Amino acid sequence: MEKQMDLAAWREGALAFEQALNSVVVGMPEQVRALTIAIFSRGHVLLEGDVGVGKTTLLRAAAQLLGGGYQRIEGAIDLMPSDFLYHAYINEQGQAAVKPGPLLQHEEALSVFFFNEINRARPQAHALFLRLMAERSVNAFNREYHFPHLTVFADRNRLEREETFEIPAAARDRFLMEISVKAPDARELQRALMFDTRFYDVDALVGQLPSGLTPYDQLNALATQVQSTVRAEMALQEYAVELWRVLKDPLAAGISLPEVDMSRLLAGGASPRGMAMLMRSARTRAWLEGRDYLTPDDIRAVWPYVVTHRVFLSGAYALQHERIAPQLLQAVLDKVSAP
Ligand SMILES: Nc1ncnc2c1ncn2[C@@H]1O[C@H](COP(=O)(O)OP(=O)(O)OP(=O)(O)O)[C@@H](O)[C@H]1O
Repeated sequence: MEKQMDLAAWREGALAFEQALNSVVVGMPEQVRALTIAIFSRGHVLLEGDVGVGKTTLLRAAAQLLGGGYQRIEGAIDLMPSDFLYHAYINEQGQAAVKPGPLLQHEEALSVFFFNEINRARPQAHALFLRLMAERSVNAFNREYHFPHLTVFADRNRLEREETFEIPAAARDRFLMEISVKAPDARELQRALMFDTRFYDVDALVGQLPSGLTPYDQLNALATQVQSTVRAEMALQEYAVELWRVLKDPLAAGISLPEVDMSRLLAGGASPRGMAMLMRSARTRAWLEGRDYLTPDDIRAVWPYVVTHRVFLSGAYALQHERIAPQLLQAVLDKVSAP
């Protein structure tokens, strides 16, 4: 039988993890909450936002707290799938040699792989990545490498999105969440970011966090137990299914959005995988809130983070995804009455 974990003690640990993140990134408690839910749901995370708003800091802080092997790779137009797996070089004897690349250096101890600026890489590089996210394994040097504890973090900056590659739909669908990060509006926080020298040096900022506060190699067992413990009553299940149905066909549900032809809006709705991920995240949120049953609020809280990047808009609407998708998602929540 699987070892039973003490869910109440682990909840305290998860809240300490969240608090530690909030101690190094300022002004983004909601994003930190979402990231915490994603990590304790064992999901991969895509961060999106302007440049220099703390995305890398947040992800590196999470990696530090998880412990285990950490690697990162920079998205670049000439990045090849093989760059993840090995480096070819000329050794001291002048002969060609290869060394394990970023993915293979830690083997099973790899806990966080960070794909910086994922949208600068070509789709070829995404293919390997897709398998890595879906199966947590890759083939190299005639064998299979497994990364059972791996969480993939990726970020893409918003400013250059037009000049770079869109992440293929299949790859996006494998991220549990897409989290948007913005610079804080509050004057005090802006002042802190400008004048508090703590925020000038990311290495020092992140280095002060306790490494391995949340042991990465126990998250699989924990998440399995959280998922099987949090109950969903029938009325709640019906509510969740109704959200999905309305999202798939908002026109039939009577939803209209300004300046949008609803009959031509959607190229694809949320996938079953996406909806399963929604419930996974909602259960983790319920556990963090100290409950062993789901409420509509759990679903509503994770809804934008889990669903926005899974809604595919057609034609010209695709270019306005950033404006229209959140409106659509909110309209769906407004339409379906909670039990
Ligand atoms: N909200 C924030 N909290 C803490 N530090 C921040 C915040 N926003 C910016 N910083 C500081 O600004 C600098 C840049 O942050 P970071 O590298 O994390 O940004 P980024 O969003 O990843 O940028 P890019 O997209 O250019 O990689 C760091 O020194 C970081 O500490």
